Amino acid sequence: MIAIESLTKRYPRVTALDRLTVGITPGVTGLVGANGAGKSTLIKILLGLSPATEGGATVLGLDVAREGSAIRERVGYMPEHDCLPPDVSATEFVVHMARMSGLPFTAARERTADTLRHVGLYEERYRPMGGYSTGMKQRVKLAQALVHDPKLVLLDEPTNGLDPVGRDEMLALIRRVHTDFGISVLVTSHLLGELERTCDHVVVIDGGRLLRASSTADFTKSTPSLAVEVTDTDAHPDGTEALRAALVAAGLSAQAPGAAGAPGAGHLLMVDATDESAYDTVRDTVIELGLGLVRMEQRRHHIAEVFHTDSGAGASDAGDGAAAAAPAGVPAAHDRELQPQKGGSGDAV
Ligand SMILES: Nc1ncnc2c1ncn2[C@@H]1O[C@H](COP(=O)(O)OP(=O)(O)OP(=O)(O)O)[C@@H](O)[C@H]1O
Repeated sequence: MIAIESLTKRYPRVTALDRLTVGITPGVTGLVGANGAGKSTLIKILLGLSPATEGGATVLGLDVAREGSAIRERVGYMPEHDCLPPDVSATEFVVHMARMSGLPFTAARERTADTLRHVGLYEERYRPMGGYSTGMKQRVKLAQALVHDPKLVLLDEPTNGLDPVGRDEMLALIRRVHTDFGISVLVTSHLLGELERTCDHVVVIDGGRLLRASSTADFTKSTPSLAVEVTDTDAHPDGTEALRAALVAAGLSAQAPGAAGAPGAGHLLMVDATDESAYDTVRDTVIELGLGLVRMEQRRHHIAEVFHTDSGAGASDAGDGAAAAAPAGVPAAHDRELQPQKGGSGDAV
C-alpha cells in the first residue's frame, strides 16, 4: 500500500523524519511514537501536502512528490486537530467533502447518509457540529475520510480526547473499516495498548527514525511464563502465597510480581512453564490446596516492552505482570503514554 524509502524531513530547527524506510502492507497498521516522533509529518508527506527534504515514498503506487492530488482522490484522511466548522451539520459537511472528492450530488448525499450511519451518527447528524461531543466530532472526521470509498485511510490519532468507552468504540469502528469494507488503514497513536488490540502490523518510530516494524503477533509473542490467579479460602487466606510455596516445593519456579501499582496484581503468580508438565503441576496443586482457579494463561509480551513507561515499568516481568493483572477497564501499563527508550532496540521484545 505504501513504500517509504529513506525519507527525511528537516524543519529549520528539527529533523522530523530521519532516513525512514518502511513498507506498509494491506490491513490495519498502527504507526506509533511519542509526541513529536514524526507521525503527523509522515502522514502529510504521504498525502503530498508537504514535500520531503530527501528520499521518497509511493502510496498505492503513486509518487508523493508528483501525484499528490491523485493520491488524495484515492486515500481518506482524518486529521488530528479539531477542524470541523461549528455552524454546519454533519450531513452538510460530509456531503461537501464527498463533492470535493468528485462524487456527483445524489451519490454524495446517499454515501453521506450511509457513512454517517455506519459511524453511529443518526438524528444528531442534522444539528450544527459546534454542539457535538468530542466522540461525535471524531466520528464525523472518520466519516468524511470514508465517504468517497477510498482504498486506504490515514487516521491521525483518532482516539485523541476520548474516554475509555469512546476509545473502544472508535477502535472497533476502525477495525470494521477494514473487515467490512476491505479498506486498509494506517492509524497513528501514542497509546500502545490500542494498537495491540486493533492492528495487524505495528510500525514504531522514535525521533523520526524507525525503531521497529513487524506484525502485532511478533510483538506479542508468547513467553514460557504462565500467569496464574487463584482465590483465597478459609484454609488459605492468602491463596497466592500458598500456591507459590507449594509450587516451589514441587520444584517449579514461581514468583508473585507484587502489586506494582495495578489493582489485582497482588493476586498474580508467574510460573516458569518451559516444561509443559508445569501446566499439570499447577492444576493438581490448585486442586490439592482446595483453591479456585481464576485463570491460567500463557503470558504474552506487550508492545510496551519496547518502551520505558512513566513508572519505569516496561521491559521487566514485574511491570508486565502488573499490566496483565489489571482488570478489564483499568488502564494498565501498556495503555500509558509512550516514553521512547532512547537507544533501545526492538530486540528488547
Ligand atoms: N511546520 C513545522 N515547522 C517546524 N517544525 C515542525 C513543523 N511540524 C512539525 N514540526 C516538528 O517536527 C517534529 C515532529 O512533529 P510531528 O507533528 O510530525 O510529530 P507527531 O509524532 O505527529 O507528534 P504529535 O502526536 O504531538 O502530533 C516535532 O519536533 C515538531 O515540533
